[in-house]
Amino acid sequence: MKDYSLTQVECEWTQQLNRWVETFRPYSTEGKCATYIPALAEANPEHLGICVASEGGQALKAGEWNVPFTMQSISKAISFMAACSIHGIEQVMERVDVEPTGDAFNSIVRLEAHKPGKPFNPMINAGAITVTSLLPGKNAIEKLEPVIDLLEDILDYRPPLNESVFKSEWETAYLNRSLAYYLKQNGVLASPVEEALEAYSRQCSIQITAEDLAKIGLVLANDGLHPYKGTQVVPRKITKITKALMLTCGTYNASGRLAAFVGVPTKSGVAGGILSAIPPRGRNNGPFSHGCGIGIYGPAIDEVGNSVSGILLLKEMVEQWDLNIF
Ligand SMILES: NC(=O)CC[C@H](N)C(=O)O
Repeated sequence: MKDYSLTQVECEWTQQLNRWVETFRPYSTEGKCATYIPALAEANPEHLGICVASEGGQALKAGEWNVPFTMQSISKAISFMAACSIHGIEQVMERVDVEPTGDAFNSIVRLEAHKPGKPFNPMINAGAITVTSLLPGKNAIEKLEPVIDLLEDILDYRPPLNESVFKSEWETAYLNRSLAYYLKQNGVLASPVEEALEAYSRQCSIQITAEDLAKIGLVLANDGLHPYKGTQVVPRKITKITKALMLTCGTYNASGRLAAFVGVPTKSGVAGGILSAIPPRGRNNGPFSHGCGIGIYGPAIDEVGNSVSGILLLKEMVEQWDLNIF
């Protein structure tokens, strides 16, 4: 049961969001639902939803903002924050770097090309599997707990696992298995291979909505301070690093393009989710100058792995409402 619900504000901005959703929805035909995880292909490619959450628990919502989908790569930002909160940033940095790759999210190439095979950043699969291997717990189910606990701290409910998406990924995770075994060989993984892999696949299958993503974005925008409870749910310094990583590595090998042409810290997932955090800006004109969290869902993705209509919607909104952090 969700009790931290955002109040839907009906205003001219909501009407504008509705218009943008209908403008960009048709662009979904330029993408396709992911098929390499077979269960993801069952999504409706025409769905497009958005939620923008602001300080006072108010939100703008449009389209399919309430349709559940799995976090996929967006969970990498959560597991990174959980691992850093538990072990400290330095200990996590011993096993994973913070450099963009310019390669696909599941690429293995740099693990061999750069010795000693430490993953470049926590937002690609190799880095995320490594981060998950660091989470405490004797098995995959226990390792998932800190990720769900952190989500519960933010959302006020424990998001469920989509078992069929998990099963589908688990049965077809050949590339991730290759990455994980390679990492183990190089002494990078902190736990048994299958345990880290299973925990990683499970965290990718956590089911949320665009509204939930907007709440996560708002906490990031507020440097880890929960806007509703007033508690620090993630240490400030960790949220700063996470936002920097979202900007530089969060949308895979389109991260440079996103940073240059959209200009907001963003993490995407192959189920079509987009999480953005807009910190408060030192000006008082336009919507959301006190910062906001944005959650978008549009399951038709491009060849890089980002929602086609979702990114177009984000770009338009950021431009029109002057949300670019630069
Ligand atoms: N980019 C993504 O969202 C990838 C996540 C997916 N579970 C994978 O490991 O391939």
